[in-house]
Amino acid sequence: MTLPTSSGDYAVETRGLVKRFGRTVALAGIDLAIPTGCVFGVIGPNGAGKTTLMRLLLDIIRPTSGEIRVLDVSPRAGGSDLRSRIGFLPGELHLQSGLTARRLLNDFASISGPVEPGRIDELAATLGLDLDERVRRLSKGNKQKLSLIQAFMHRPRLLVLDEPTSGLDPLVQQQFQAMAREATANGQTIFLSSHVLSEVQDAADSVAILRQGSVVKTATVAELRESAVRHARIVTVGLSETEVALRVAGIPGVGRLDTRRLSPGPETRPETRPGTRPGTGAGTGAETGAETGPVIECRATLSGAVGAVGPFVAAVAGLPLQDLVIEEPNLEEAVLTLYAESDTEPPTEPPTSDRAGHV
Ligand SMILES: Nc1ncnc2c1ncn2[C@@H]1O[C@H](COP(=O)(O)OP(=O)(O)OP(=O)(O)O)[C@@H](O)[C@H]1O
Repeated sequence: MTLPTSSGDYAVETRGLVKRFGRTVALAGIDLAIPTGCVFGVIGPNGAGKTTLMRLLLDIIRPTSGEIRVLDVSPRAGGSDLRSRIGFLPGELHLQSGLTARRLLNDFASISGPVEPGRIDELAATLGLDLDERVRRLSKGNKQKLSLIQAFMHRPRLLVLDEPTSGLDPLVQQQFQAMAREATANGQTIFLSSHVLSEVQDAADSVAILRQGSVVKTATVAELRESAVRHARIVTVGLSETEVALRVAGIPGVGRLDTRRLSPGPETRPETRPGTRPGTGAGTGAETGAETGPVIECRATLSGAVGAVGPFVAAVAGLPLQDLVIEEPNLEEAVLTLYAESDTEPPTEPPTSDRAGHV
């Protein structure tokens, strides 16, 4: 099947995209449609195929099979005109030039296409880069800033950014988010990759989770949040472990459940326990637990769905509570679960005499 003629609604489209390096299947048939003007993140562990996908979009390597359309043309046919409409941040930086950052960026500008006067200084000020420093003397993070500037400076229609926030401190990461928002407000599209969701969740509208060359899931960050679990912790006084477990297990939305006794309860007073002194308990009321009954900690997973918290809080409010903590949904955990669900042997093909790497 071939891709239909695009209307410009999508900055990137792939269908059945396969890339093999010898016996290694780096991409096992990728279908993507990335709408124009959005930030689309692809995340996946080492070797998932993120860089391979980006290199295919840029025609640095060619697909084994399948189709690609970038800004409405095939990367192979697009040539230098297409390349000037794309800003690329490669994952591996080999910047050892003796030139100053300013001079190197001006050289890049002569290749990438026109850059507005003052634009390089503006981006350098946003990211905090000294343009008069020699490139080889820049730290890793400052080299990353320089690379980001070269990708953004000519306001390309599509930005392909491999691990854009790698090596950047949290403040500069925020500046990057602002640059990304400005770009999409301007109708530009950003396609970025990362190992971890936390680096892309603030910038990306949608995320594709890649695992061993296949897209495991494509979702908006909000949808991932819905599918993620929250962790809740309550501490009760006066109920037995069994009572707490039964009461909490019956609450809608509760998944895994663990209880443990923090204080021994009335039958064993803390001051009589070997190796303890009164007032040195678990810090959760263990000292007073002897008077009021056992102190039980219960940790539960709770569906990340927005509606799950209310019923949980209402139900535990009826228990003799000493403490209640509900954490934000853990998106990283949701993604790791998806990785694990798709965990199989890396795809390889049996060797044949004519199978060579197609690059
Ligand atoms: N030029 C190449 N020759 C042979 N195998 C390659 C080549 N490039 C990539 N691969 C293989 O393709 C698979 C995908 O690699 P790729 O670099 O795309 O993953 P990645 O998701 O970018 O990983 P990382 O997060 O570690 O950068 C890996 O198994 C890798 O070893």
